Amino acid sequence: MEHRRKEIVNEFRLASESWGFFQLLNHGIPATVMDEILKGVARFHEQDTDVKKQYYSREFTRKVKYNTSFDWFQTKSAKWKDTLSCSMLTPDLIDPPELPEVSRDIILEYTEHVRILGDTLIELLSEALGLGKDHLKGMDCTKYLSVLGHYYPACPQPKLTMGSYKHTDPNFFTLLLQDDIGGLQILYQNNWIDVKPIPGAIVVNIGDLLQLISNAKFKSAEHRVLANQVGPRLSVASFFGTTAMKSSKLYGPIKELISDEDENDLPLYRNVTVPEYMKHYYSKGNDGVHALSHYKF
Ligand SMILES: O=C(O)CCC(=O)C(=O)O
Ligand SMILES: [Fe+2]
Repeated sequence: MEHRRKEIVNEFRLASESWGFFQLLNHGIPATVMDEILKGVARFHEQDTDVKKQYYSREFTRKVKYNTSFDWFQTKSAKWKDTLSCSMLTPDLIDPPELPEVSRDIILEYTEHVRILGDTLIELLSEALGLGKDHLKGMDCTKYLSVLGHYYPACPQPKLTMGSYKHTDPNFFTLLLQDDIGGLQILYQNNWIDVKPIPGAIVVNIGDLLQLISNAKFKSAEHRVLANQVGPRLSVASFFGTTAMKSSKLYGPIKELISDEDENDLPLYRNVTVPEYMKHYYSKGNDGVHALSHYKF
């Protein structure tokens, strides 16, 4: 068992250092729950506009909101996607009646599984950085969680738009469940590579804050989603570390991972609070520039 753990930690280390993306098959979330949450997302989005509009908001801190293109006022082109965003842990569990009734129970059930998986994963990622297993959890990397239900409608002219433009995720890490349609791609050595849907898999996606605190040992991969003539495409992105994080704590490269003497380990980033980073990320919008570069020395 101990030997297997070392193997897993090593696999996660390699993937997080090179790709910033990897797929998990043995993650403990039951297939039925994954199936039901995708259906729950579709149920919400396929309601009448009149019902959905009570959730419409662009307010940064609103716990439950429904919109398209968070960067609507900064971007030149909207995304071919609608999103229901739910801040589930802030760090207290959301008050269930705040969630839309058509998918309330399954959002709560899925969140519970994702929370457990995130807590296990962060220990392994902590070890993958050569730190004690509780180090990253101790930095509140899994204390805040937002669950986003994305709905990408079928697109008659997919070459003219995008489901999601090139971006990195601003948080510590994201656990992504996608349906079988495909379209997610990551940028690897300047090539767009398909993240092919694997039935039952959860995609782990390292975010900017983990790149920052790991002093770029882990990569926050740039990714995008193509629009598709087939649809709707459904996905659920669970963001650990969110806009709801109110912490005034400063985050910067972890001191065990830097050195003022070794040229290869000099600190790469300035310290920043999570709310300040989120504000920078969201006011910039997905303009194609890596949001972390703003905090580079
Ligand atoms: O829908 C997907 O596969 C990706 C979603 C995504 O990149 C995000 O929510 O940040
Ligand atoms: Fe993303």
